Amino acid sequence: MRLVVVGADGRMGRMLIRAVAESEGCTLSGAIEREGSPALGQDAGTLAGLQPLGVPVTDDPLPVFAAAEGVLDFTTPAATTFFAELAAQARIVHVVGTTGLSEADLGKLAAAAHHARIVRSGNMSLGVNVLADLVRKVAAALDPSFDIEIVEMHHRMKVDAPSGTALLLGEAAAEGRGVSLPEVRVSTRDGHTGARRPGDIGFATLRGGTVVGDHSVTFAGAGERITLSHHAEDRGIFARGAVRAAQWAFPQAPGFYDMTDVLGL
Ligand SMILES: NC(=O)C1=CN([C@@H]2O[C@H](COP(=O)(O)OP(=O)(O)OC[C@H]3O[C@@H](n4cnc5c(N)ncnc54)[C@H](OP(=O)(O)O)[C@@H]3O)[C@@H](O)[C@H]2O)C=CC1
Ligand SMILES: O=C(O)C1=N[C@H](C(=O)O)C[C@H](O)C1
Repeated sequence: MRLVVVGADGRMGRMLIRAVAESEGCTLSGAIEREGSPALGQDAGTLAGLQPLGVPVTDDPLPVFAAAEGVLDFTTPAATTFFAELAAQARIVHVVGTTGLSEADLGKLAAAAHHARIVRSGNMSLGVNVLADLVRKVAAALDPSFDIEIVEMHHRMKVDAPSGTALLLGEAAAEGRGVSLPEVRVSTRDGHTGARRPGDIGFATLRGGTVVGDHSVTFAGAGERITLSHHAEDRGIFARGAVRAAQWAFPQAPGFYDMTDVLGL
C-alpha cells in the first residue's frame, strides 16, 4: 500500500515514516510538511533516522495524494480538515490521529468520509483500545454511585487538553453507564467548587517532561476503588496502529471508522 505521511517532521511524523518503512506490504510514497518548514527538501528516511528512502519532503500535497492509496495524519485540527478534503477528492484512505478536533472539525471529516475511508481515533494503540473496552464493561457493571475520574499526563509540548485518549475513555465510561458525556463532563475544578455532583465524569490533566502518555480511570465507591490504567512508553505503538488502520481501511467502503472497527473490539 502506497502511504503518505503528513506532518513528516513531527514527533509522530518521524515515527510514522519508520513504521511504514518497517511494515510489510507498505511503501512510503510521500512526505508532507507545512510551507516554510526546515524539513522541506530533506529525504524522509534521513529525517526519521533511517537510510535515505528516495522520498523528499514537500509542501505540495496535490500530486502526492493523487499517487497514493492512503495518508497517515498526526498534525493539527486545521491541517487535518484540509487533508481530509484532499483525501476525499483523491478517494483514498485517511488515518487521523490528530486530537483536539472541535465538533465543527468532526463535521468536516464526516462530510469527507462520503468519499474517503477515514479511520479516526484519539489513540491508535491496541492497549488503550482494549482498556476502553474494559472501562465500558466496568462502568456498566458498577452501580452509578461509583464516581468516575480520569487522569492523564503527557509531555510538556502537548497543546490540547484533556487528551484525545482521556476523552475516548470518558466516552467509553459514559456509554457503559448509558449517559451522554457532554452532559456529565467536568474538565476543570478551581476554587470553591461545591461537592461533587453525582454522576459526573471528571478529567484531570498533568503536563511535564517527556511523558509519552499515561492514562488512568478510577471508579471510586464507598469504601473501595478500582483503577484501570495504561502507560505508553514508545510512540511506535501509535504509529504501528496507524499503519494497521490504513491496511484495514484499504478494502472498505467510504465511511467514518475508528480503531474498534479495525481491531474488531
Ligand atoms: N491518536 C493517537 O494515537 C495519537 C495522537 N497524537 C496526536 O497527533 C498530533 C501530533 O502530535 P505530535 O507529533 O506530538 O506533534 P508535533 O507538533 O510534533 O507534529 C505535528 C507536525 O505537523 C506539522 N504540521 C502542522 N501543520 C501542518 C500542515 N498544514 N501541513 C503539514 N504539516 C503540518 C507540524 O509542523 P510545525 O511544527 O513546523 O508546525 C509538525 O511537524 C497531536 O494532535 C497529538 O495529540 C499523538 C500521538 C498518538
Ligand atoms: O500528544 C500526544 O503526545 C498524544 N496524544 C494522544 C492523545 O491526545 O491522547 C495520544 C497519546 O496519548 C499521545
